[in-house]
Amino acid sequence: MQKGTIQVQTENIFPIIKKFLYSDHDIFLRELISNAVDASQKLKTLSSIGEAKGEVGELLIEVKLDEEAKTITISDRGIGMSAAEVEKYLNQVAFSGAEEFVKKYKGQNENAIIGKFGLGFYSAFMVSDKVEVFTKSFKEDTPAVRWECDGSPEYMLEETNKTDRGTDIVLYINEESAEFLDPERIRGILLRFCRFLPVPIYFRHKNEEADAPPINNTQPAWKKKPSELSAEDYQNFYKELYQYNEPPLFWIHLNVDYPFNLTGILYFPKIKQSYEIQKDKIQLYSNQVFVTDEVKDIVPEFLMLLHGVIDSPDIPLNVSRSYLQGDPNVKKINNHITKKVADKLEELFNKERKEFEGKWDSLGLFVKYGMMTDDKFMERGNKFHLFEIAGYGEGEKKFYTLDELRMATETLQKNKDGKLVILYTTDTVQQDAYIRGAEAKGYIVVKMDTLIDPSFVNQMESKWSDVTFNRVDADIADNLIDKQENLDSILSKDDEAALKGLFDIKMTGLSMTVEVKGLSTEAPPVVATRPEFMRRMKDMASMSGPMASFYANMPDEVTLTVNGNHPIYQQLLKNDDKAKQEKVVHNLADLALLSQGLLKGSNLTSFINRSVDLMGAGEAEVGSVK
Ligand SMILES: Nc1ncnc2c1ncn2[C@@H]1O[C@H](COP(=O)(O)OP(=O)(O)OP(=O)(O)O)[C@@H](O)[C@H]1O
Repeated sequence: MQKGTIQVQTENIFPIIKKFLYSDHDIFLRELISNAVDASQKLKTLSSIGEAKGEVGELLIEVKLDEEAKTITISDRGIGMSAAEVEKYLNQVAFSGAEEFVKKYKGQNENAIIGKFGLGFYSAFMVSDKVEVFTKSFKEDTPAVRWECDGSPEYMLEETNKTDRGTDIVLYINEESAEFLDPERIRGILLRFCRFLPVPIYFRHKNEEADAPPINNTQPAWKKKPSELSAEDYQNFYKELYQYNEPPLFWIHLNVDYPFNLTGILYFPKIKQSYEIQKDKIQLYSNQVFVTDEVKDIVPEFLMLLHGVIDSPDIPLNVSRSYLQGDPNVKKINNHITKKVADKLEELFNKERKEFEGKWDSLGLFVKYGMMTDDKFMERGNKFHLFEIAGYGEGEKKFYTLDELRMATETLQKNKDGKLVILYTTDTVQQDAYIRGAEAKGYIVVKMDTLIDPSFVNQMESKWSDVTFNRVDADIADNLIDKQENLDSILSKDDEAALKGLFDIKMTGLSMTVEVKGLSTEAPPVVATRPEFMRRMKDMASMSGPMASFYANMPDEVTLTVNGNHPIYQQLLKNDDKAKQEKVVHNLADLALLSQGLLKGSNLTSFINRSVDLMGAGEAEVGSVK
């Protein structure tokens, strides 16, 4: 047997790092500025514990763009490096001085250090033909050095005459990366990645004012304590993030230090149009460095609709999707955020219910989506999810939680299996007659009229084991709650059969079933209903899915319930004029279909003609009558 160590040739690995380390070339600036921030923070730490003597002075970072020389220079006034340190940190790829520092100074604000891998510096070679480093250590009597490398494993190191403490990194931008010599491009990258870094960053360019302010806000709201911030501060920060005029509904300030580090502010936006919601996203930061706004794996999916900032040094800077999915911290962060959001919603609901209800139009979407996609959240959401009751005007709205609805409907809305039947309307105008019919029986009808509701109804039916949903027009009011009571009509068996025969009507695009029942004399003579199951299938077909076209092409199923107790039939059945009987019955059926919005095209034309005919019967022939 033979054992050995695989030899890695640096000549081979270097180009690979250059090419594949980061797919997004913009990040070279983020990496180098992060190093400059680290160098500044380290100096602060060392000075605070007396290891760095002398004045710290103003710690600032400058990014200079020189289009003529085709260079970008990043300068800091941080700890700098000695020749030995340059050897150690820059010449040994993947030897991270940041990590070493954190280990050595554990407990001394080590979370402020961004670097972790010892690779970031090399991203400079993605955009440069040559990189020069001029650096002078904070340690007295340590000569300044100049390091130069053209991206091959060979480098040059010599003493130089830099007098002030800190590091200048000069990038000689290569031809393929000429885009980075455009000041607007650089400004854009700085604003994207460095807007909230803790050390002031100045962009220097010949067109810039010499006294232009730094491009960053070094003390973003999420880094402050909630007790230091007023509502206005939170709202102003929201504007700073997204340039909105519309204030958010409310916000949650996140602040965790165990078992992982996480700070941030999540805002609940006001949602006007559901298609608008993905426009602005939650931004992910690591120690105030922008990482990404693709937070899919860190934030629970339903909370992607929120806005704001999450900052965690436990999320590595060079995140890749596959990395994140496997990261145990990410899962914990995810659970924590879900819990915090649920806590906040529950608190608002308990303490300020009226206000909570006032915001339900926007909040409902988050809550419902959350309950559908996250079982833990559903358990919490059950307490504050609200049903809006139909039948109230615009000004006065009424809301019930599931428990309240259960109590209010306890006696009337239980079916034969003891399940709560939630009656809902998707369109209070179109289904008005049915809502009134249900209300007349003492039932409560809830509104389910948003985009997400059809799926919510389906999902909750399987999650809430003792609840079923019935759309208010799914059956006649008497049958909406299936109590298995038999309703007999006062008609004789013969009359019932005759009536059923008259209602045996064929109509295009509709598949009709007729039944005769004995409803109250006030109920309409015919009620058209659409069985819940088939209607849901058709509704879903209008969205998508493999069975979509199958269901979409099915005729609309309608049940016509003929109220045998309605006085009109006793009159009608006595009439000998068979043709007139048929026309009246057809019209009654059409009226019922009309109230369901199912009378269309040629069916509607026939109805109009027949109505005119019936009105003028015996006097004049109008139009063609079927
Ligand atoms: N501007 C600077 N001033 C002082 N030291 C620096 C500077 N830039 C880099 N260094 C040193 O070089 C080391 C390597 O930097 P590099 O960016 O490659 O890795 P890192 O910052 O440690 O980790 P990451 O890969 O996560 O960025 C740093 O840890 C630091 O010790």
